[in-house]
Amino acid sequence: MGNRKDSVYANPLTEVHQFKFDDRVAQCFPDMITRSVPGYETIIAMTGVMAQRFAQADSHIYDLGCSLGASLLSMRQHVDDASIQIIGVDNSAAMIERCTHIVALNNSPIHTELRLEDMQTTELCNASVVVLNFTLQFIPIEERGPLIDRIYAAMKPGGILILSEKIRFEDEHLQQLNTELHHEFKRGNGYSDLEIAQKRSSLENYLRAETIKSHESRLATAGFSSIDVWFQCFNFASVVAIK
Ligand SMILES: Nc1ncnc2c1ncn2[C@@H]1O[C@H](C[S@+](CC[C@H]([NH3+])C(=O)[O-])CC(=O)[O-])[C@@H](O)[C@H]1O
Ligand SMILES: O=C(O)C(=O)Cc1ccccc1
Repeated sequence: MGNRKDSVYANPLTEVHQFKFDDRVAQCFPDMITRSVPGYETIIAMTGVMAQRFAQADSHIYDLGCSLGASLLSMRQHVDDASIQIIGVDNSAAMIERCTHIVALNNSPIHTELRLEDMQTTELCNASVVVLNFTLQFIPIEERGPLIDRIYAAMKPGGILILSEKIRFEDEHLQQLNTELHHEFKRGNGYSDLEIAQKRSSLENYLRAETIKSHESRLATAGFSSIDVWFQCFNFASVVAIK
């Protein structure tokens, strides 16, 4: 149920297809993401800590692009008011199927709903916490503004948006340095040069990273009043935005 070692790009491929959140990826997803994203465990754990502080009675908590539910489970551990509902959304059937089993094994008084839906069209309302952990990066850039605007409109005053992303740097030296440091991190976690290169080419034109400045300016345009980068490690960062 999502506990295999990631070997998706371990063997040479004659053609590297665009990355897909299919069954093969879902099976090894926790291993893949922890070995690929520096700071992932910290971001997941602190998502729970922040949700505890910002979750309001009788409101909704959304985990958009929930994959196997790491963020929503972290929030479920920290929130204890049964009037709060958690909603996880993902458009990968393989992810939602596995996530459903994982959530069922995790006892909690907090009502949790999982939706196999696109986060761009799923119904959003009455939200005190919205989490976009490494998901906005897969949405076409021109569609990101309208989605953030829709999230803002669905949020209660005092609510928080947690946005974690792979980022890029305007300065080409920093872009090169952080890309190399990220690859060193992956190598240190047991990925071969072949795995790193094939995964990189599968993500090209799919995972479109933006600068922290672009993210901040989109959040400000949507209307968020307080915006802060609370975590960064190399080319991965997490931002909070409060309505
Ligand atoms: N339009 C979309 N609508 C809904 N889901 C989508 C869409 N596009 C992509 N996804 C989903 O977003 C998830 C991104 S992974 C999130 C990790 C998780 N947040 C975690 O913290 O463990 C991050 C990564 O793999 O880098 C996948 O499950 C996709 O199916
Ligand atoms: O693996 C990478 O290089 C990444 O940028 C992060 C990632 C992690 C899991 C799925 C897709 C991208």
